[in-house]
Amino acid sequence: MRKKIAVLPGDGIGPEVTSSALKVLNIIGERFGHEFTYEEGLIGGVAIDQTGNPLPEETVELCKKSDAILLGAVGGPKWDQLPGHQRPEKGLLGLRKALQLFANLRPVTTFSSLTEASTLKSEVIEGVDLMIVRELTGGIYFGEPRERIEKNGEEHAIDTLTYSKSEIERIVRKGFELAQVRNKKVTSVDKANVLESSRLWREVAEEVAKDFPEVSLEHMLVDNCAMQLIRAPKAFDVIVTENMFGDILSDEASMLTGSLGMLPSASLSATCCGLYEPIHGSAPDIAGKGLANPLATISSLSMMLKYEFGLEQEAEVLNEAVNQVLSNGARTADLAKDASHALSTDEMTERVIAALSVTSYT
Ligand SMILES: NC(=O)C1=CN([C@@H]2O[C@H](COP(=O)(O)OP(=O)(O)OC[C@H]3O[C@@H](n4cnc5c(N)ncnc54)[C@H](O)[C@@H]3O)[C@@H](O)[C@H]2O)C=CC1
Ligand SMILES: CC(C)CC(=O)C(=O)O
Ligand SMILES: [Mg+2]
Repeated sequence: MRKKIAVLPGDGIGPEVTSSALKVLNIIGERFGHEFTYEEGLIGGVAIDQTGNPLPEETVELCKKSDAILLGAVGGPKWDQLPGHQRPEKGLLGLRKALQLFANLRPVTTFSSLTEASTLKSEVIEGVDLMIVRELTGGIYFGEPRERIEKNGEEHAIDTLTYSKSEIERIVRKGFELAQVRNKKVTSVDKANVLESSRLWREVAEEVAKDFPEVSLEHMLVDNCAMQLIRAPKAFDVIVTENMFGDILSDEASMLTGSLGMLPSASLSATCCGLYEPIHGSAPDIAGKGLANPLATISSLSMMLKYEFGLEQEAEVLNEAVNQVLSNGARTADLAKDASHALSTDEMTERVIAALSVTSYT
């Protein structure tokens, strides 16, 4: 198979973790006889520095003519003083919108060898396997108006949370389709006791559920969900929710695995190739120090192999390689009990590459 991948390293640890992931993908290509080619594009702060624009048109064009997109992360203190519409994060939001990447899949699976890396009890986190399906191109991150106004002699800031029925329908349907081939349970998360958009969300979820009689639907308020994720995460199969709730709940859920540096994601569109990225940000506090955990980005590649290219066996082999290195005790600083024994980004990457050469498949 020949595939062209647009690589958008971005800022902070973005270039470190994407470079690790590509080394791993090259090994997968060699081992299974696939040719992966890469073309880099600018996004985020680095794009502002070089072009004045967080999302240059060439980057959007590059993504449109590629078979998949790998992204690191955007943002950092260097650009924090810029107005909202000029910030690096606007580049990522703009790309998601331009490519209509409305379905963000964030799987949360715990590794038994990592239970000691979590502060939660092992009986709570052992065997967690849930999928957060986050709406990615609507809601409060995109709503208009978004402005500062003067009212009653005081400055006010306005953000707008709006969802259309069709936006809700397509993401909830995606959640049900995934639950159908998983454990047949959807938890639709909202704030319907307060928000009108959540009440519409509930109505639409009930409608969509009629098309999936084998899948059960429960509704849960987001504050309760935040608590249940820590109390009893194994009770969840698929969580489907709006943009901001999904953003926050997935960072929280990452701690079930031991670190934010563990969670991958796939952002899927009906019309364009998918974008694969770790759920974490640019981590300016550790950028350039070789401390970043590359596993979230490496596991995002596994999602690319499966969801974009249909290469299920290759994806499995990569997951198994990650599992093996963790079982053998490899830990970056975010996962290590004893930081003096922690591996660097490159060392962890080399461990995965070494495991790939011995991982068998049938
Ligand atoms: N998808 C994206 O590009 C995202 C970008 N951001 C941006 O990133 C910048 C930093 O945001 P923060 O709130 O600090 O969130 P962050 O996710 O960058 O970092 C939060 C904490 O987790 C740690 N961390 C994150 N990824 C890690 C990894 N792979 N290995 C080890 N430790 C890791 C960081 O060191 C930090 O202590 C901001 O400019 C923010 O807007 C934030 C989230 C997502
Ligand atoms: C620009 C932000 C919305 C990025 C983020 O936090 C995320 O997608 O998880
Ligand atoms: Mg986030």
